[in-house]
Amino acid sequence: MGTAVDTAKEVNGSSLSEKKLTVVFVLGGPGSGKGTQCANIVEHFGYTHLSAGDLLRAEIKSGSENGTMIQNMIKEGKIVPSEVTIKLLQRAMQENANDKFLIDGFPRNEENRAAFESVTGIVPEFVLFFDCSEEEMEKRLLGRNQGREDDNIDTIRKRFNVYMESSLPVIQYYDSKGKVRKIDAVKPVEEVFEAVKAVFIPSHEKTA
Ligand SMILES: Nc1ncnc2c1ncn2[C@@H]1O[C@H](COP(=O)(O)OP(=O)(O)O)[C@@H](O)[C@H]1O
Ligand SMILES: Nc1ccn([C@@H]2O[C@H](COP(=O)(O)OP(=O)(O)O)[C@@H](O)[C@H]2O)c(=O)n1
Repeated sequence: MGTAVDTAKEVNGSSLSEKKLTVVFVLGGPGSGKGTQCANIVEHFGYTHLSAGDLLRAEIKSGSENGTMIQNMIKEGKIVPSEVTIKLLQRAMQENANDKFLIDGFPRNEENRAAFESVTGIVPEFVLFFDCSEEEMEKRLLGRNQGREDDNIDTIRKRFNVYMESSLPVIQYYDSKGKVRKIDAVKPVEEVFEAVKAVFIPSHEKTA
């Protein structure tokens, strides 16, 4: 029996490494508008959107053995161990014939980042970073109305702390590699998408 990493590599070896995948990480604080803009990017640029949070929430609903652990972590605003999240991302990429993926809300800490790179061998094309004030993010999360257990003020504060302490350093890491494309995300949805388009159009034309 191999280790979890070996297993993940075998899974990767079976199909993910056969095609050259383009992966863009979509990062930013909770409520910065990642999901909203990913829907626009899918429509205009033919990417498949994979939200780490959505995959984790689907795993809870499916009654998986990890469900209770994931649910507790989300309620506390904590980051689920990368082993769990990476498996869900790998499976979703394998099940989809597309070769261009937006991975939204991942990597959220150094552990997520390093494990994804070593397990899948995938390096992101670039990192789309939605830069938004905490005041605006809080307002949006409290008005989101999707019935999410973590969109309450107590959990929101915890998520902001985790974002500052664990997620921002990942963005800084990619920035030091020249990979970050920063977007002013405080503006209205349409204006934010204009800025997003300016990032995607050149790389889209290159691959077209
Ligand atoms: N640019 C924007 N201006 C105002 N509200 C927005 C904007 N972008 C998204 N929203 C709203 O804010 C909430 C959070 O957006 P969402 O895309 O779910 O964020 P994230 O995926 O980063 O958590 C949603 O209710 C969404 O409709
Ligand atoms: N890579 C990730 C992404 C999300 N999550 C969990 O899922 C929660 C919701 O993440 P999300 O990306 O759906 O939502 P936002 O916090 O960005 O609004 C996070 O607060 C974490 O508890 C995680 O553990 N690991």
